[in-house]
Amino acid sequence: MALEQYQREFIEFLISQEILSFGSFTLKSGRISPYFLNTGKFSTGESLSKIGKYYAKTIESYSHELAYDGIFGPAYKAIPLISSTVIALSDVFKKNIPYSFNRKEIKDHGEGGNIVGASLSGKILIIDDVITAGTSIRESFEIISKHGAKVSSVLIAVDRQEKGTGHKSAVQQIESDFGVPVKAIVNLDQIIEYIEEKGDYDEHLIKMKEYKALYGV
Ligand SMILES: O=P(O)(O)OC[C@H]1O[C@H](OP(=O)(O)OP(=O)(O)O)[C@H](O)[C@@H]1O
Repeated sequence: MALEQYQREFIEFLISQEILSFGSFTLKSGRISPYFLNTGKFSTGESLSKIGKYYAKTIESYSHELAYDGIFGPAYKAIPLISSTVIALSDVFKKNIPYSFNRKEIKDHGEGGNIVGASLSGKILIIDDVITAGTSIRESFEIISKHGAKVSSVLIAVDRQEKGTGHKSAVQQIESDFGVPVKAIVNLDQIIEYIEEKGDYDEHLIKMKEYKALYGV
């Protein structure tokens, strides 16, 4: 898919926040990647406000595919992400969307339970930063169905579009296992397109293309 202006700005934003870096990084999978994403680096009100707007804008761009009544974010990193997304949906798009997240540790006093926020019902959009092996998203599917709701779609920040253990990427595997769309604000192809457009990251461009040829789907 061609790179849209908000996606170009999102990639620039990731680079400016040092969330997206280029170089040589050894991943948990053992692969040597020419780029790395560290979403744990969103750490100021301004950056959080911006990320929420990018998620919200993406939800709106895919509104025909992402039908949802509520938004769920798996603990921990997705909690501020969904918070800023629902604020942006309210402020920018005038949509008042219920949200909830899980506790990693079950609370046995006070209100108890392991869901915080809106009770899960209807169609749920899961938002997270990335899908690596898919463990966190699979757990979210379980939590949501256990509470009687249904996952309708998933949205992440960046889709690395690389093979897992088989031919499919983790994102494709989730799509085929659960039959729901998984969208991303940007994907690897779009990051490559951005670098190509900029024209001043030639060395990275070669490495990114080599990586895609080796591991891409
Ligand atoms: O697809 P996976 O292999 O599950 O990897 C992706 C997940 O891992 C990270 O969170 P983590 O589980 O480390 O928890 P955190 O949000 O508390 O850091 C990340 O924020 C995703 O939720």
